[in-house]
Amino acid sequence: MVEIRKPIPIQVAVNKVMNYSRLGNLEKVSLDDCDDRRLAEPIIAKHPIPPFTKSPYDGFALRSADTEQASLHNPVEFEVVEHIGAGIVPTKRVRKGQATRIMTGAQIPEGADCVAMFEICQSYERNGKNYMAIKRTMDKGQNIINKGSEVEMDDILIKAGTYINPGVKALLATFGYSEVTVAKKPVIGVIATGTELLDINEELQPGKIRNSNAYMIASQIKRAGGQVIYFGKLEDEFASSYDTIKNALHKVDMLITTGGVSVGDFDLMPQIYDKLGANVLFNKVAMRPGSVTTVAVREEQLLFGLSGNPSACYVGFELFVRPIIQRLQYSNKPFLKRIDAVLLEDFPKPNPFTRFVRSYLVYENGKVGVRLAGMDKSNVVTSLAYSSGLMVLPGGTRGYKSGAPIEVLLLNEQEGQKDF
Ligand SMILES: Nc1nc2c(c(=O)[nH]1)N[C@H]1C(S)=C(S)[C@@H](COP(=O)(O)OP(=O)(O)OC[C@H]3O[C@@H](n4cnc5c(N)ncnc54)[C@H](O)[C@@H]3O)O[C@H]1N2
Ligand code: MOO
Ligand SMILES: [Mg+2]
Repeated sequence: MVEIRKPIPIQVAVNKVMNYSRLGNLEKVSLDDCDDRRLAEPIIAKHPIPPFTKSPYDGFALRSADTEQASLHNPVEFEVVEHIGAGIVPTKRVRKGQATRIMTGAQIPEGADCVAMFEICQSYERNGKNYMAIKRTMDKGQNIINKGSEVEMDDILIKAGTYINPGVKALLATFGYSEVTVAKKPVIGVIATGTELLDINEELQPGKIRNSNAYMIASQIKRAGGQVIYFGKLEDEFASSYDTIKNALHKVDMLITTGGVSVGDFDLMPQIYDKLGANVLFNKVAMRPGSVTTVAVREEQLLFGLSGNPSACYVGFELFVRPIIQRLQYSNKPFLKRIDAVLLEDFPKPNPFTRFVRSYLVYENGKVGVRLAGMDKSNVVTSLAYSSGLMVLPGGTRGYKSGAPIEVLLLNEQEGQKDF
């Protein structure tokens, strides 16, 4: 008699895996090389921004009080006492009736409390001296960017765990971080199992298919922030599979296998876990696809036994492996971001188990819509290429009509969420 496995609820399965999550070891990488990583330490302002009071325009810095009498018919004249560009520190105090010719980004000279743009000033020379005249009044503080007006020293600007995007990088550079503290990328082993598998450079043969899962998983690992060691593909043969898997475990932080986790005569993973002495956390989850997803632990090391079916393999990774990798990188929001969307076509299948349907998002008329990315079958590979989300269709429902509100997990979003 074949073993009858009792499926556990998804949330329970997720929690069982997350019990083994931990924060990664730290390393420093150069600012140049920190793209796509996550901060392992917060960015704290090492100085105010801007660090000095400066001009937002090209113009003249002067005392606003001196413009009090200025009007269309009464231009007020100023003697121009200094000329400074950005990067030049003014040396002269601006006194009554004086102005400094100043460029965008230059430090405001002492005495001045506003900047008049070139466009409202008239510049001229008389007897070898520079003057300017203005025909309108200026307010105190007008066109001045005050020191610290953007950020005060010691402000916590970005939290640990934040994905380093170009804007975060700009901030790191602003504060002079030539090196950035990030979590070491977890080293994740990938092994494909199946006698039917061909290498990608092999011609098709009867009864065989090319191994696509290993490449898909490697890509998912990289997208999530991990580093891949690919140990190749294994024939469904116990002794050699056991040896390869056991040896691989010494070289990785965690190991992903694909295939061989169900109840088939050549599904060897259950026996391999057994012989390894690994504790199987679960081997059946109340979900589709990916119900056979198996997770085992051996000496604190996680072994993910993903399904051989491509769509099930993909979903198993995103639900169970990705959050572990995100957490290692200090993310406080390790789970896929879940949003509300409107279903844009009928989905007539009933759902005994919660279903994660490969989908793509459509942004129309101010609403987020969602459509099926292709055939909704566990063994399908084509729909994955179009998937930007996974619709979550709860178990116990009898299909959905176009227009129904639906939750969707976002696959390409860097900011996740706290809970699954
Ligand atoms: N009697 C039962 N049969 C099956 C059950 C069940 O509960 N009772 N579960 C089904 C479900 S659901 C799934 S999902 C699959 C899971 O199968 P395995 O994880 O054991 O995977 P395999 O048997 O090795 O392969 C399944 C399928 O996937 C193809 N495959 C495998 N590896 C790759 C790869 N690297 N790249 C591309 N495709 C791959 C393989 O050729 C098979 O077609 O079991 C059901 N059966
Ligand atoms: O695990 Mo299977 O993918 O449920 O279809
Ligand atoms: Mg099988």
